[in-house]
Parts: sequence; structure tokens; C-alpha cells
Amino acid sequence: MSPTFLREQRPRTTRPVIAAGVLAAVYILAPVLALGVRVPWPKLADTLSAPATHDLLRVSLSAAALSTLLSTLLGTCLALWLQQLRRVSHLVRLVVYLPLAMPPVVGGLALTALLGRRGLLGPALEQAGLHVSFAFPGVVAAHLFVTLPFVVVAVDSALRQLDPEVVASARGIGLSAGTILRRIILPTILPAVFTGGALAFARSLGEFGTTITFAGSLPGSTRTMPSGIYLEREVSADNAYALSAVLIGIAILTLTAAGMPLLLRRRREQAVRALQPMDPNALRAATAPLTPPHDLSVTVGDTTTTFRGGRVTAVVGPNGAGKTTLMRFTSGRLQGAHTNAERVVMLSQNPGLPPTATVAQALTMVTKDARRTQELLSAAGLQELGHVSELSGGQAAQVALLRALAARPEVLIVDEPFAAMDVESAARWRHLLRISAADRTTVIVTHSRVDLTTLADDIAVMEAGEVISQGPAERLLEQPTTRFMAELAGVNVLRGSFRGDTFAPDRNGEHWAAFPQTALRFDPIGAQRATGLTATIVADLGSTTLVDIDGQRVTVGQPARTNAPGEAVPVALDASALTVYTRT
Ligand SMILES: Nc1ncnc2c1ncn2[C@@H]1O[C@H](COP(=O)(O)OP(=O)(O)OP(=O)(O)O)[C@@H](O)[C@H]1O
Repeated sequence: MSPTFLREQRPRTTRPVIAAGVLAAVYILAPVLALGVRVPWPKLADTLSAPATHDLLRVSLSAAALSTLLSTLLGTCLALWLQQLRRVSHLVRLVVYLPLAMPPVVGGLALTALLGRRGLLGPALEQAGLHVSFAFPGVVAAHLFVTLPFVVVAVDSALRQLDPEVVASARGIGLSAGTILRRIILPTILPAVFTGGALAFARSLGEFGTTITFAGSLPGSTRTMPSGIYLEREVSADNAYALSAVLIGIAILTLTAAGMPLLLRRRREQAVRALQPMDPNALRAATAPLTPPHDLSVTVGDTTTTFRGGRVTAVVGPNGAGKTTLMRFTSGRLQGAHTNAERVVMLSQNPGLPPTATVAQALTMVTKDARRTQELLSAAGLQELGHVSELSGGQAAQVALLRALAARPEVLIVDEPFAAMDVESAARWRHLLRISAADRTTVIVTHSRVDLTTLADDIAVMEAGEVISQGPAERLLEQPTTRFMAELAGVNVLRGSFRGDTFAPDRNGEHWAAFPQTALRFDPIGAQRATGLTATIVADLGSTTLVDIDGQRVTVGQPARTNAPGEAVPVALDASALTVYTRT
């Protein structure tokens, strides 16, 4: 398929909602248009060239420019700081929004109380030679006070939309706080910073109440366009309308300029990009850690779990067993655990790639070397991939795994890394992790039997937040120690109870018996009498047969022969092959 522009289907809404929305837009536009009708357009040039207008424009534009610069810088920092706060952040947000809710005149009085000549800090400022109230700095101070919330609201909401995993994974692969800020966070929130800045500038141009209360209206130094317009109303309504038109014109220009990057943004052509073959040996060499592997111990509370160095440990367990949580403790993402490892890289189920970067840029953040990035991409067969935002789920999973490996981790923790990959890609990456197992300590959270049989050296089984059983994969697959493990290993599991020494299937029994498919066989009448078991044929699976015993599905390790579904047949269960668990 050739490159194309892909368009998302827009969400549709109901007609009453659209009608109300149009009414709201008209309500904003109508007064502006009405003002346009009243403006004496032929006199506009005279008004613009008048020295008094120049003074008003100079004070307004310079105060707006200075306060916008300060509020954009300080507001962005404040929004970034808010992300670090926990519960207190709600309180700080309330404080930040206060100027929006405060009557402007009260804002002016508050500034007077703080920075006025007889205010709390005023005398100290005067002594330092800084005249704030009733001087130009007072105009900037008033504008800063009212415009800060606009920047904070815009940047804060953009930051809250940033996927936390993007930052967590960047930290996990060893990027410093400064690099994460410069290379990942700022590019992502830049449009919001522009929007916040533009809103602040526009609001600053229109600011009146706080400024006149705190800085007064001294011609040429503190008289801004809005106070000039207000005073001009008393003298000449035409002049007031003309000045208003100028002010609105500047505001429209500002907001248009802020929206330009979005309007002019080039849409990226998207195309189907094929993956190339992987060179696993080259990739192994390029991602091998610089130090030999060692055992990894993690202590949470009074429980210590150890993962063998140079081995792959598969962590398994039912949903909610605490696998991801243990991995987050181990990688240091959750506080409160002690581990002996330093270069731990954890890749969660979410790829967490920086959304504004290309695949090569995302990788170079780790390698810090464009040439090495290209080598890694070629060895992984991912060199055709373009921008992160265009990746499919499986491609993103592969790039994320490559990025995690590019950090040459001593300990690699991966949470279901192949879940989004196609069978062939998963096999390639599984092979890579297998051949590089001796280089590092690898821990993989998985629900896949293929991972257990082809990748894992060890298996750790988790239940209710704890590792309840751990050992070599081969042994645990042959002799599962829990019912969950038995089911995962593909071993038959039957619930039942004991009659004397004999296990009898029973849906309400207090035991579970696990046994290989070969331990259950279709049997002649004589043996059936001995075991007393009857199975109902459910489905012929080719070399095996799915049957129902006392309402429980199990597999017989033989073909169904001529028996039709629904037919009851005698079966024999080899008692010596049973592993019995008490019900949990
Ligand atoms: N050690 C623990 N202490 C406190 N809470 C825990 C602990 N382990 C797990 N939990 C709680 O259990 C929830 C589920 O845990 P977790 O996401 O780690 O399960 P999981 O085994 O990874 O599940 P899944 O297979 O569905 O991904 C967590 O959100 C957490 O609240």
C-alpha cells in the first residue's frame, strides 16, 4: 500500500447539542461584530497615529510581553512542580486558580497589601530602589498575577495527559531528570505552553481592574489600553470604539499566531512498514551488559525473593497475584523494597515510548550515539520504522524491548513483552532473550506456556502477593506445585476427594489432582470397574480427546476412535501419576 493520510472518524453528537454549541459561539461573536459596526473605520488611521494612542500601546504591549514571558516561564515550572506533589497538589491548584475567581479590584488590593508602599514587602522594595505600585513594574506585577493561572491550567492539563509510563520507562533506562525534561516532557507539552502563553498575552492586553487598583492610570507609565478606553468613553465614544477595535485586532492576531503551529502542522504520511529479519547474534553483542551477571535479591517486608543471575526466571500466577507489583518493587518504581541490583531496566506492558520522537530519536536518548542507534535498529530489523506515533502495537512493543536492551541492563524485567507481537516476531525476540540469557539476570512476567517451555530456566509461582513456589522450569512443568501451575503447564486438573486411598472426581471435593494427559486412557470394561470412571466425549482433538468427567473438562491422551460426542465411555486413571493439592 502506498503512503496515505489516515483520517480518524470524528465522534458524532446530537443536533440539540450542536444547536446549543452554535448558539454559544454566536453569543461570543455577536457583541464583537456589533462593536465592529460602531467603530468609525475612516477615523481609525487618525486614532492609531495619535501620540496618546502610541503611549497606550507602548505601555500595554510592553507590560503584556514582559508579564507573558514571566508567567509562561513561572507557570510552566509551577505546573511541572504540581506533578511531583501528591495530595497537596489539589490544594496548590486551588491557590493557583484563586486569581481567576477573585474580583479584579480585590486582586489589586491584595497586591497593594503586599507590594504597595505601605504593604508587607513595599518598604523593603522601596529601599532597594524598586518602585512597584503606581509605576510600570506595578503594571507588570498586576498582569503577572492575573495571567499566571492561564499558563498553569493549560500546561497542567497537558502534563496530566502525558502517559506516566513514558517518564517511568525513560527513568528506568537511565535518563537523567534533565534529559527527560528536555527531550521528552517539554516537546510533548510545547503546544500547551504556547496556548497558555497566548492566552496570558491576550488576557494581559485586556487587564483593567487589578492594574488600575494597584498601579493607577498614569499617562505614559501605567495607563494601559483598557484604562485608556475606559477614560476615553467619557470624552469621545468614537475614539473609545476605535481603540477597542485596535485592542481586539491585537488579541485576534495573538491568538491566531498561537494557533498557527497547529494549523500549519504537516500531517504525516502513513504507510505500512515491513519489519526486516533480525540478526540475533549481532543484537546480543550490541546489547550485552558490561559486567557479569549476578543473583538478584529483592526484599519486600520480611519476604526475600531471589532470581538467579545468568538465567531467565518466568514469574507466573493468576490475575492480581501481585506479579507486576513485585516487579515494580524490584525495579525501584515502588518505594519500600531492598534490592542488590543497580542497573535494573523494567519494561512494563505499556511500551512508554516518547510520543513526539521518531524511533531513532527514542533510541538515541539511550545510546547517545546515532551510529549505534542505526546498528541496533538494523540488527533488530526495525530500521524501516518512522515516528513513534505511527507504530502498531506490536511494533511499539519491539521498539520498547530494543530500547530497554540498548541500555545494556544487568537486570532486565519484562512484563508480558510478547503479548502484542505476532507469532513470528515473538519467536525472534524470545530467541534473542534465550541466547542472551547468560549475559544478565532476566525476569519475565508471563501467562504463556510457550515462554515457560522455550525461554524460562526457572519459574516463580505467585499467589496472593507472594512467591509460593520457585524452582527449575523443567521440574515445575512436570510436577506442578499448584493447581494454577498445573493448568498453565497443560496438565489435566480434576477436583475430587479421597475414598480411602482412591481419588474420586467430585466437583465439590476438597482436593485437586493434576496428571498428564497420558495418565487418562480409554479403557476396557475390566479396568473401568477398578477405577470406576466414566467420561462423556466432548470433542475429538485429533491425537487427543476432550472429555467430561463429573462436569469437569479434561483431555484423554488418545484419539476418540469411533465414539461420538455425548457418548459415555469407560476411562482409567493412573493413580501413580497424580499430584494432589488441597483446595485453595
Ligand atoms: N505486595 C503487595 N502489597 C499490596 N498490594 C499488592 C501487593 N501485590 C499486589 N497488590 C495489589 O494487587 C493489585 C494487582 O496486583 P498486580 O497488578 O501486581 O497483579 P498481577 O499479578 O500483575 O496481575 P495481572 O496478571 O492481571 O497483570 C495491585 O494493584 C495492588 O493493589
